[in-house]
Amino acid sequence: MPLLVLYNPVCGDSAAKVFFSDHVLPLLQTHGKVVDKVVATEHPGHAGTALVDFLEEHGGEAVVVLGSGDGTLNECITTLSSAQLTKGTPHVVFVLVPAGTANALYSTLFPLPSDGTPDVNYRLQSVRSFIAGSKTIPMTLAITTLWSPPSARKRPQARISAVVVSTCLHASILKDSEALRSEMPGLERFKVAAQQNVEKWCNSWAKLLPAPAAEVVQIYDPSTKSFVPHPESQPEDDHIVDMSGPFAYFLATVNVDRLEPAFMISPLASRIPPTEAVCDIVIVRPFRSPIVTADTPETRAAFATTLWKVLGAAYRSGSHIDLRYDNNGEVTTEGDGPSVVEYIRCGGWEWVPVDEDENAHVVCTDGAISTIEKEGRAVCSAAAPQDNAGFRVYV
Ligand SMILES: Nc1ncnc2c1ncn2[C@@H]1O[C@H](COP(=O)(O)OP(=O)(O)OP(=O)(O)O)[C@@H](O)[C@H]1O
Repeated sequence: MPLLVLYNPVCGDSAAKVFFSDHVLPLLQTHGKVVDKVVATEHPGHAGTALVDFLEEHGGEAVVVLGSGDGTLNECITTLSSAQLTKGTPHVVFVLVPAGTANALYSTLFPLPSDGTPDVNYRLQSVRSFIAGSKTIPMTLAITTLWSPPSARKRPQARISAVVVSTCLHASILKDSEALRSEMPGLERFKVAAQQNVEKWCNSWAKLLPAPAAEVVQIYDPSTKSFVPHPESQPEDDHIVDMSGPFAYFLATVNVDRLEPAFMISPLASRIPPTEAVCDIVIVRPFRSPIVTADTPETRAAFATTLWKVLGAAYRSGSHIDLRYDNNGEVTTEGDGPSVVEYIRCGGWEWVPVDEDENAHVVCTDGAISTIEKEGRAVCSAAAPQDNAGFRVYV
């Protein structure tokens, strides 16, 4: 297949250009891989158009050695998903070189041992897999449609994600962290933005829809450490589960079990790998705590401690999914109290924010922020590519 080398010179710590000229390009050359074109992106959006142009020139198929974070990968997928190629359905296989800040997909596919460092060898694993002609895996896409109120008579807007779709705290963090990027280029900007948003709750309704083969919405049961049918996923409601808020956390992932090398927010994506296109959703609803019975500034401030415990446990091998409340509302790993996190596996979901709650209208799709219109909603579904089409990755 034609070979495109594409990198974002400003992502992460802006080191992709040097890494490609020192390591990636020489390695490809040594192993006889002929590069048809090298593109360094010059502006946001350039990765997508460069890829479409390359596919047009080379018959719709390409191996793309991509040096970037998840944002540039998303640009490639988003642009290609809406492009009308003259030569039919595109077929793209990515070779990932982690060069961004978080590199969620790469660090899921190639987990860094806890005592490991992301050295040159660590970062060249997908390239080596390509050179060796090893395995490729298909990517699931999460397609989120943002609907205006019916009265607006507007077309819905689609957003595509290969990593994460979120609302609540995570979406607010991403929204605010962008403003901090220039003064804090590393991961610490996410922690600062988390501090700014941890006391915000979202008033919204959510609907969870089963995946086709599973037929029911699944929920993780910490007692058996397995998925079980959600108790409210019943035939009389087409197995759809309705959830009411307020929500402190609502984050869905596809393809990944973590958003940063150590932040394993959806660990079951790798521990219990799905057998069809699904979203893994991590939900925290404060009213599950036996001591939270009202939504007031005081209860929100007090609940921040619980949320920090959840996020802290996500940094410890994804152990947040086994946390429970004791009778006093303390977070514990013992007993059989209500789980702090509701960990859902399903085919899709709807998010219908309460009009007055501006914060509940913010949606993050792979780092890009969108706003749901008043009286609108977001609808997300996980989609698997057809055989031999869509996007694959060398692992
Ligand atoms: N030459 C450029 N100048 C400015 N921005 C660019 C350029 N090329 C690409 N971009 C933009 O850089 C943004 C950030 O890239 P990317 O998401 O790949 O890295 P990151 O944010 O550092 O990493 P991660 O997503 O893993 O946290 C992308 O949204 C892309 O549009």
